[in-house]
Amino acid sequence: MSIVVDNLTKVYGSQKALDSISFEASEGRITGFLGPNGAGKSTTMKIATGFIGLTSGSVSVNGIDVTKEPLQVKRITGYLPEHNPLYLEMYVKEYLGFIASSYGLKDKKNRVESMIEMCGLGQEQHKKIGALSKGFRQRVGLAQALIHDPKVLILDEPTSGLDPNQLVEIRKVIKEASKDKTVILSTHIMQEVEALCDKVVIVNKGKIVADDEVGNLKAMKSDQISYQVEFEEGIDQKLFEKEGLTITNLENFVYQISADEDPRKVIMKVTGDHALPLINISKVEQSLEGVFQELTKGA
Ligand SMILES: Nc1ncnc2c1ncn2[C@@H]1O[C@H](COP(=O)(O)OP(=O)(O)OP(=O)(O)O)[C@@H](O)[C@H]1O
Repeated sequence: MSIVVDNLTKVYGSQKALDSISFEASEGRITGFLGPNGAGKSTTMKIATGFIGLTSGSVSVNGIDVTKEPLQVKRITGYLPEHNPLYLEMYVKEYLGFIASSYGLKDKKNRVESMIEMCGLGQEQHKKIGALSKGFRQRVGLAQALIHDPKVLILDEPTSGLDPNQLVEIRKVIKEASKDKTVILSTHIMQEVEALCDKVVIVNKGKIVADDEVGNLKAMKSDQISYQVEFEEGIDQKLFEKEGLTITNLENFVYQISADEDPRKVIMKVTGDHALPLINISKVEQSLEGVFQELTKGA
């Protein structure tokens, strides 16, 4: 079972927010949904959860067409929207009980308790939601998304605005909760993709620009081969430029030297010819961040 987005287009007034995008997210895996601001991530997620309509194309969730049967889709989907809408005047436990009732859960008491346990809300369960920190509000948002044990989980920037400790904690909860589910998670944070996701779909200006395993994207070949080279003291960059290499001073006496072909031989020749005090040379691996920047250039 999975989420299938097929030729999805969404037009707001005169603006095309999504331009015929297609991708799949499969069960037991976390699909990262990445893109710069305004790329169309939230729009896709709102359509996939049946909260807004589409202009053309289709989205099916576990075989159910979201346009034809939005309520059915909502029943099997847990959704944490970007702006987590919570009732600030309600107490945590009371709110989760209310959500459990809205799904008509029979074992409501047990489900509320296990969500409190799973999302680390034990200490906060008797507080008003309005009194919680941002991190704990996100946990409440996750708990409400998970309470009916949905087969599908859609999380729109679940860790935005969290401090590094909260971020690590919430990621643990997401990882734990995602087993056996189909999960789509949107984020701007590359480390999040590396920490959580199996595959990644990158969207830019309403179009898909990449859809691949995280490892494959990281291994995407850059146009240039780069080495980080450290000297004992500052050097004359022109010595390398004269040989056709591109050189950038990264910090102190550390430089990045790049070329279309492996630049090591030339680096060693220039270093030897001019007796430059070389300390270290290491290959610069292409990072996911670099790939993202390359693919969303001009965004
Ligand atoms: N209700 C709306 N009416 C008009 N335009 C909208 C509406 N919602 C979104 N848009 C526009 O559609 C485009 C895609 O927006 P969307 O919120 O889906 O992007 P996003 O990738 O989630 O961005 P962010 O990372 O900033 O949350 C943007 O240009 C946005 O301004």
